[in-house]
Amino acid sequence: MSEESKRREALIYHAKPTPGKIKVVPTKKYASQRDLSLAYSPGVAEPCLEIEKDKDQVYRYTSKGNLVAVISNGTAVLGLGNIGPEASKPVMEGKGLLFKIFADIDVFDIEVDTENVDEFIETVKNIAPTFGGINLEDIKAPEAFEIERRLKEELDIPVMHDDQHGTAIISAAALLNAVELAEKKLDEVKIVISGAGAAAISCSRLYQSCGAKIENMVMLDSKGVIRKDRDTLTSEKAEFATDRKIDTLEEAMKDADVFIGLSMADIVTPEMLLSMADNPIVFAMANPNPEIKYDLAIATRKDIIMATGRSDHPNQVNNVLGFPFIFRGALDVRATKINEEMKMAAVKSLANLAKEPVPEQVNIAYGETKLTFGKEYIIPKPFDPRLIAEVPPAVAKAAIESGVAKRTIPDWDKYQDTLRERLGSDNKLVRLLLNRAKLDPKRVVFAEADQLDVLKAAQIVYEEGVAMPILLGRKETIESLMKEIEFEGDISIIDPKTEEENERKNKYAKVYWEQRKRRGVTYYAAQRLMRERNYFAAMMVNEGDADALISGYSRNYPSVVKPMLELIGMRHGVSRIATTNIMMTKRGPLFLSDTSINIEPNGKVLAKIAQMTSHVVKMFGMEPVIAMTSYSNFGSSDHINASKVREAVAYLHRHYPNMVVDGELQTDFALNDEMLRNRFPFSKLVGRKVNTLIFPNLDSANITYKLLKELHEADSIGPVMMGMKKPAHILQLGASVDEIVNMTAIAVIDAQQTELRELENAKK
Ligand SMILES: NC(=O)C1=CN([C@@H]2O[C@H](COP(=O)(O)OP(=O)(O)OC[C@H]3O[C@@H](n4cnc5c(N)ncnc54)[C@H](OP(=O)(O)O)[C@@H]3O)[C@@H](O)[C@H]2O)C=CC1
Ligand SMILES: CC(=O)C(=O)O
Ligand SMILES: [Mg+2]
Repeated sequence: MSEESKRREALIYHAKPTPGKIKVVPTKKYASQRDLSLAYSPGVAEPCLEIEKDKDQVYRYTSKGNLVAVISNGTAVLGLGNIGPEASKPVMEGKGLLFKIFADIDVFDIEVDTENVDEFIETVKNIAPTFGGINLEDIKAPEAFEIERRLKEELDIPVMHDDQHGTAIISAAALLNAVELAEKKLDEVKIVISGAGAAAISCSRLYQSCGAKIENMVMLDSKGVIRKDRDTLTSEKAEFATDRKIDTLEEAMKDADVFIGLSMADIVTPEMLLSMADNPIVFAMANPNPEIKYDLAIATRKDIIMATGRSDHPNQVNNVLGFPFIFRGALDVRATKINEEMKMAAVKSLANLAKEPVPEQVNIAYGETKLTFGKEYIIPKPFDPRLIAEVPPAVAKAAIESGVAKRTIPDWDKYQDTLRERLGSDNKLVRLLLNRAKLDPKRVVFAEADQLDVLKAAQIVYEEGVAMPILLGRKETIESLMKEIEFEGDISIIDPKTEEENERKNKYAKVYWEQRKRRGVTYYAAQRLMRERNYFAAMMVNEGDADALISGYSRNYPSVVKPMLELIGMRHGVSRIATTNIMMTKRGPLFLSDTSINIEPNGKVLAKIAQMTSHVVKMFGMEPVIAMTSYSNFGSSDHINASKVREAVAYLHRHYPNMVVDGELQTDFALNDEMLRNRFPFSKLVGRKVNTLIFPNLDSANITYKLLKELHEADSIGPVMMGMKKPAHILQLGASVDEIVNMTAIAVIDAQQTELRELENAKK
């Protein structure tokens, strides 16, 4: 993707569909007059009075305890400099988003229009009662130091300037591990620090707490090396001033073991890297562009241990790994500050986690085959689900032990469980899906590539390395749309209606005719049929010219499913096809079957649908917990509609005793464990979180999924076709670009599995 396309993509992402990245959502009921009389006047007066009597009750009756202010004045925004409070807002909203998705902390981002230290402090102090914690962000040095110091002294909630301490914690953890890998000692390494601002000063101080020696450090600011004989140094810079008679970065880098960049893009040259000691450690952390580009650094020295602040290379040393989890731990024990002990606990926890075996889920999420502690993995990845369970408890424990916690944690195991529960799983699932596809991308034919949304999706999967698209449709239209959306690459475009494709069409027609010549199909009819894009696409998959097919964006389901069934057909040993839809609900992903094919399945077919869905759930890396739904609960009705579900459950219990499935059950009992436990304690589903609902017929399944989609604002993936011999997937009419991308990932994973199945069959 060109730089210009990336720029536009970022702008559209922020502008549409709703400007910005954050909104406020009520957490209480507000449906009735009664609800409103509780939420607001008169009911609201009661908690007000309780809090008036005892201020601490504010944590009990309001959202304060889980609400952090991300506050900036826009004077040092990333490495972009002093761009002002309004221009800093996208970054602050971004931090809010990260707080939420990684640690379930709510954020108000606040941009303050002043560069005056007293005014800024006054503003923060005045609004502090609203918040459980204050995250100062992107405020330039030296003002940042005084602002943080005074706010810490004057407020009784945790205050952290993230660019200082967040960065220090993460980079210290990474540095400890990098030094170990370079087989050096922290108290001996020579460290060059480019930058003498908020981040650099604080990092250098923490490295000292970890064992690095100040006499081994050389620090530079925009004017060059900070020497003791330089005029007018701030007290923070003076702390790091060197006796060495050098002035430039070039001189400082000679024989250095470590380079820490918290300054500006592209100030380090390959020559400087070459002058460093063996196994040099280079953390080029300026954002968005590092002090030296990752690829250039790696190409310059093979023995380098390299990290940047960016997510698109190995070793992302960025404070995103810290602030969500540090504040989570601090808020949960109501710490009054974030002190040295808590920071050090976070450093150790992060450094140690990088040495633990990496869960498969993380490998998949990052499209890696096997991440292991080493030069390209010195620090955990932000999407590592273990972070939420490891770092906050370490921070909370340190807060309790160092006497700054107002609450304790009575049961640490239980605390870890609640932390894990906090992680939303909807986006994780999509990420998992895309990354699993990326591990082995396949050729996917898009039967309606002359539709703009389909083409945009094809562009995304191509650029992200999820699939190799083959575009079917009117060549001219496709080419002109591709130009419009700047879709470039070595992509094959096929128009089945043109003479150019006659040879292939004739080949496909012959295969089709051979299969059906005794069933009334003439060769001429077969030839005509191959002009039709869905037949042509299905034939491509059948003949191995593509690995999977996607269609259905512009046509109704039955007209697309027919050629697929006719040409590709069902998998060996399967007597039915069915579909499942994955709804990304607030309680996690929910698989609903059969949403598109079997109108009135009997008990046996229902059991098959449950089995097929169970395989798909596993394909997503989850353990299926299946409720067979009905209007009846465990025999409360004898109607055939209920008894056929019972029959399916009995069959599954008899033949697949390890399958976690039960019913027949009403959906509220299926989804509410407490209700289920109270009324039906014998159910196999008690104590499990149901993630799959099998419906008694097509009406109920289809209506439910469409209803959920419309009312719930839940994303839907699917319908995923189950039981086909080769991967063919049908979109919903007018599916969105995201839905088509997700579906393509499913098609690719399906193709990966089909390949494995075929290999195994061949062995037999
Ligand atoms: N990866 C991460 O997690 C993080 C990265 N950062 C990055 O660190 C950088 C600094 O941020 P922050 O400390 O908040 O900002 P500050 O404004 O507080 O500090 C910037 C520092 O960079 C120095 N500087 C500017 N140009 C040069 C140069 N050519 N050579 C050496 N030093 C130079 C400035 O010098 P002077 O004092 O003379 O003005 C100043 O000391 C940014 O690029 C930011 O993106 C920050 C926080 C986290
Ligand atoms: C990551 C960050 O906080 C910064 O670059 O400023
Ligand atoms: Mg920052």
